[in-house]
Amino acid sequence: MAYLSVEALSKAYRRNEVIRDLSFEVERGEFLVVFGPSGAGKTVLLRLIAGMVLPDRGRVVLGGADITRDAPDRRDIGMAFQNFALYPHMTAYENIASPLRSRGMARAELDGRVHGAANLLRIDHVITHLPKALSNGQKQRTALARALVGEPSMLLLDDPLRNVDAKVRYEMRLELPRLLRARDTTVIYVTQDYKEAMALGDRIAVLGDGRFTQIGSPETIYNRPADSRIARLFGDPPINLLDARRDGAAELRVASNSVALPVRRSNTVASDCVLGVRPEDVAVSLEPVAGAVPVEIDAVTPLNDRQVMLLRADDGTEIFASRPQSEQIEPSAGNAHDGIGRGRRRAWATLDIERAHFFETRTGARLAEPALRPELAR
Ligand SMILES: Nc1ncnc2c1ncn2[C@@H]1O[C@H](COP(=O)(O)OP(=O)(O)OP(=O)(O)O)[C@@H](O)[C@H]1O
Repeated sequence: MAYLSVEALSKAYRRNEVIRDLSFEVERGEFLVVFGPSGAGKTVLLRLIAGMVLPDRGRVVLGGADITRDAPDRRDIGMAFQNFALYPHMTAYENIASPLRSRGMARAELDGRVHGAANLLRIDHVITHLPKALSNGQKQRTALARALVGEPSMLLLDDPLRNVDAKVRYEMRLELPRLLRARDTTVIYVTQDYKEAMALGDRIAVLGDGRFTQIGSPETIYNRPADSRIARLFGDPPINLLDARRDGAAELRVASNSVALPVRRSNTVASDCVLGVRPEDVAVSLEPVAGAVPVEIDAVTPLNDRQVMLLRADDGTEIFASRPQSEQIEPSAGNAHDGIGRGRRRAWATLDIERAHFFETRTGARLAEPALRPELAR
């Protein structure tokens, strides 16, 4: 049986239906990431589960018990927020101890628990400091220690790494799963950062319009996004979404060019569709290639170990490509005779249609497709 069951939960503020008839389950020890853009209702969802906000309809069941109407401090749930929410007049020690004090815990046990949590999060040396004397990373660790100190069976983390610098964020991305798995804690973790969602989640739930538009493993969400909106949220640079039209038996018309439609996809596309091609699935050549889209290289920028290129087809369609640095395509070695703008370069973009995603033009929903050949799945 699932550890947490959320059943047909709804919450509106005036006419704004923030959470709509939402149902899902989380297994004990699972790390579920709730991912969605700003204003999607992620914080409201956590507050509903924590009991800080009461739903209009629906139930929250934890460990088999209906806790929908229980006060927050009667739920076996810890919570940490993106803005840390530390008490400014209390030291880090007192902040961490605060959930235990309200339980009336004996002093020696409380002291042991606070030091244990501080030790785990490597903030023992600043435990006597007030929040104003802590760095953002230390504040965030203090807030996490406070959420963990009561050893709750369920932890709700509301974008806890949003306000810390990149170094702390990377450290915590690596540390958090280890820290939490060791305790078999069930976690719901909110973020707007798709890389964080992919790095941390056993499953990712994508929140949009008050519902989960998709819930699945990071691999499923990336490789089989349920719609074009989700496809666009996962990836940097974002997936190319190109208007396409069936052109005869075996071709697609994309960016005013014909590209071959693989046989196994020929039943997928009846007339028009949106073709989703990840930038890493766009090959770029400086020599003409059959079936490729002629483009100009508008801009090139390095991104980690890759080169990101903004390409522009002759009809104005923009296409992102992301290639290994080793391919070393120089952006501005333009030939005088290639007839295009100064500093630009003519190139040919080959879209890997075997790996492409097909979406319905009107709704953006993923079009049914045959299973990927194993060697193409990743
Ligand atoms: N107490 C409230 N009164 C009225 N509206 C509210 C209240 N709390 C939240 N909302 C509304 O609910 C919607 C969702 O807010 P929420 O804070 O859950 O978004 P979020 O997904 O957590 O965004 P972010 O990632 O920016 O924190 C917003 O439109 C917000 O204005």
